[in-house]
Amino acid sequence: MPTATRPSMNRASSSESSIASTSASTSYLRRDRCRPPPLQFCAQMNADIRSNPVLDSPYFDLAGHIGNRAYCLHNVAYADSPTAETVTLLDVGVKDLLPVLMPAPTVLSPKGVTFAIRHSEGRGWARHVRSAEYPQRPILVAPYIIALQTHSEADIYAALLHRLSADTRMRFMELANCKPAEECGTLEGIMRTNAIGISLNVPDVPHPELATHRGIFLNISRCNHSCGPNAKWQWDPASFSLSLVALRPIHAGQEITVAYITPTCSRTERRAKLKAIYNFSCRCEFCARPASLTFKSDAARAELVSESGLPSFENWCLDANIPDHALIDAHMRAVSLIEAEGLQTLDSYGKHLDAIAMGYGALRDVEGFREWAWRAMDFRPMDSGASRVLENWILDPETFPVWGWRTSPTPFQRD
Ligand SMILES: C[S@@+](CC[C@H](N)C(=O)[O-])C[C@H]1O[C@@H](n2cnc3c(N)ncnc32)[C@H](O)[C@@H]1O
Repeated sequence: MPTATRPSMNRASSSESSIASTSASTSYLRRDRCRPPPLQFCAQMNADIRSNPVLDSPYFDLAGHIGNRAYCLHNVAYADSPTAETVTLLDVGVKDLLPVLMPAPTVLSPKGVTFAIRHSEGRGWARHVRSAEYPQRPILVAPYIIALQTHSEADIYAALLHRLSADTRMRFMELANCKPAEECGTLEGIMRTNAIGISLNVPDVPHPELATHRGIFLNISRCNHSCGPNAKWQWDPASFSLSLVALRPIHAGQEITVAYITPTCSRTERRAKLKAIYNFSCRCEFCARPASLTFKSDAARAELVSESGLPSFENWCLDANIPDHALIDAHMRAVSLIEAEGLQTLDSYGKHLDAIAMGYGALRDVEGFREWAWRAMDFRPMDSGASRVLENWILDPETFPVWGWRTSPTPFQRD
């Protein structure tokens, strides 16, 4: 499942008619006026979509896509929360694959943690840790690619908002809008500023881009960006809910931040991207570091992307010319760079923790193995089966599958 991301690609289609909304749970949009958009628009859109790794659609063809699609306005219903409001614009085929009643989320946020929205110096409103909040449902969901030529995006958002209660609509209108009026209307501006990328649970749809959507979450959309975020979004498509997962300890009163872009590039590149997409000059603590530290930080981030100097576990086990400490030292260096840069959001963080635990295991170092296996387990949520297996290895390290491989003369011949 792609991680929830903040989508950056938006395009308005031409406006021709308004959408008649109904109070029924689903209403279907007219298809009779669908026609292919201008060739140049198609070419640009095809290039954007084919090169976007989130969409994973290297052969996307907009004209063909439009010819085949029909959309509906649909209200999602929840088994656990009859009053929760989610209005959606959905491809009809996608809607038909979703459950009629969304089930309750199975993973809850850690108990005892609640959040407050407070003002954050120079960065507008933001979410701060207060003292239990459960995963949130979106109020509004629309496809990442709206291939409708009969309605403008503004018409579509207006029709969706019309289906929400007055209070929720007002809260939507209070969200930040980073887009100038010359670029787009208010509703599109609010969508582009606050929407979080989500993937719907529709494995049977033939085109991956059909699963990719954008959602507005009244509270979670308030999180500001940081180039070293202390939290990340975690979307659960099965229950249609989004959680914030802490990447390191967050104190009471501290601001919760997420990364709007992949933060591994240089400070200059990050700031240029954020300015281009979200129209702000980043004021996070990592950008605010003195210039003398920026060079070091840029180099650390580049090293983390290149993963240079990391021996493979198999080679290290087999090659006596590689020193015993080489594997653990290399991964520990990566862990300390990640921690110094606040980049626990990188997938590689968990892999480095695993590799260090495996290294200690291969060296039969009980203490080192236990410490790092706990850290690896602590960092990522596991299902109860996986954590029971890991706990058993921690209790009885000799049962760990690669135990002693570095010290064994023929490590890979073991069972
Ligand atoms: C999704 S909203 C976040 C919540 C917003 N602060 C609010 O008042 O509702 C995104 C907007 O918040 C502001 N923002 C977010 N992160 C920021 C940062 N690191 N530095 C400066 N402004 C930031 C920018 O104006 C950005 O367009």
